[in-house]
Amino acid sequence: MKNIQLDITKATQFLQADAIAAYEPKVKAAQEALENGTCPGNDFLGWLHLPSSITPDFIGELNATAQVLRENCEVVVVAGIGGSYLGARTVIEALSNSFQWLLNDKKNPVILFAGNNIGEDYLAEMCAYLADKKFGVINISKSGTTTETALAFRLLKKQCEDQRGKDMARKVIVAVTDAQKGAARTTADKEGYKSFIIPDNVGGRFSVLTPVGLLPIAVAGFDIAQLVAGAADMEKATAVDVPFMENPSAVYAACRNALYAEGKKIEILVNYQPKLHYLNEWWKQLYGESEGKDQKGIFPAAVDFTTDLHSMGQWIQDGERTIFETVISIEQPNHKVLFPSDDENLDGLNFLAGKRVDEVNKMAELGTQLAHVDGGVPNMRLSVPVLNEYYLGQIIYFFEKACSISGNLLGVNTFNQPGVEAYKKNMFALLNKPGYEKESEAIRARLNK
Ligand SMILES: O=P(O)(O)OC[C@H]1O[C@H](O)[C@H](O)[C@@H](O)[C@@H]1O
Repeated sequence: MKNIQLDITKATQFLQADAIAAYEPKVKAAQEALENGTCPGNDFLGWLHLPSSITPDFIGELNATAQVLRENCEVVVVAGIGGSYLGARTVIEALSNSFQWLLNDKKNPVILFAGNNIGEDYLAEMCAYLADKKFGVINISKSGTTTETALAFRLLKKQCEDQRGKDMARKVIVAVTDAQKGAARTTADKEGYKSFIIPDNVGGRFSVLTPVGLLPIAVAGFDIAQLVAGAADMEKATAVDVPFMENPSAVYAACRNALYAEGKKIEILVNYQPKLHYLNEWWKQLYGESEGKDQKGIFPAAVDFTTDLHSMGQWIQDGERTIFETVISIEQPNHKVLFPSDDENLDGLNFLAGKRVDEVNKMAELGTQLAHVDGGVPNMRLSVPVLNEYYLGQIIYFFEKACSISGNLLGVNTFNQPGVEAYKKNMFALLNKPGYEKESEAIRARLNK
């Protein structure tokens, strides 16, 4: 089977001829540090050989739990934030019908996401929607203590128990969390929920191929064995013994770092399929939290084209030349729509009659790439044969491996995120959380100045 393909030729034209090759020894060292567990953050390398280590029995256990939820729920709410949310949403939205929530075909439960914001209206409206639904909940949190998720789960647990009774609630609430610590674990054990463990050595943003992503994706009706198979094939294609120029993750990591060294401080991930919007969001967390530290790191931005060509296109074509783009291109759509001919041709579009919509999309993509390159924006392109579980697995692992190499090239600890705590500390101080008395006093004094 064909793999996803990375083309960097429209990026390297902005670099010295030997710029990518010069990275080979550094990339090799980065890969060896990962393999040997000698890189910073080496207690978080559980994702590295995860795909090839997932057994059919484990997939079977996940599918069996998914089946219990599918049989007993019209709606399943997936509660989680960051790495405990974005991977599942990426795959589910990429593979679902774009109008899934309107179809009401009862083939699959409606999947809703909660615990990823603190919007009171969001929660109120979701709870109102659930009021007459047979719903279940997957409560996902590695730490088990994340405020956004815990808040939503408290509401959902109560509503589920009130509506469906304690016994049924116990059947349709599943926890994905730490083996021992955290409030989510305590609650799951006390209530007797089915639970899955997030391995200690897999950080949130690298956890989509653990039950964090696999369980919701299976509940939504997708083939998690194929997702894992795609990732496992990419694990092989990016292995330490694959020659540098044949390893897409190595080349991507090298190219983005070479561009960064030339002052290209912002990378824009681009898609031409609205279903890939959440791939943008997942990728932003993966690269943003991994690399944005020690006052360095490429800023990960993202756009959905052609939609955003009509809003951000001007900036990209003509704004400050500090950007480069990485385009995800899906070679074959899953459906076929031909432009109809029209006798009156009032819109002047008869020149497109008989053509597939995707042909127009592809010409938009090519035309945009050429225009942006002409405008001084280096472009990489990741070509994906078709949007399915298998290739999403490849894409996920490709980006994870590249991120770990890239962070190493940048000289940061790819696997921590100390900066995220700053807002939490202030929020808890402002909310008078027990244990934050000193911080509460200090922050109030600062605000009253
Ligand atoms: O899974 P959790 O422990 O609830 O964490 C969810 C997310 O929030 C944290 O604040 C981190 O910044 C993320 O890396 C993490 O994915």
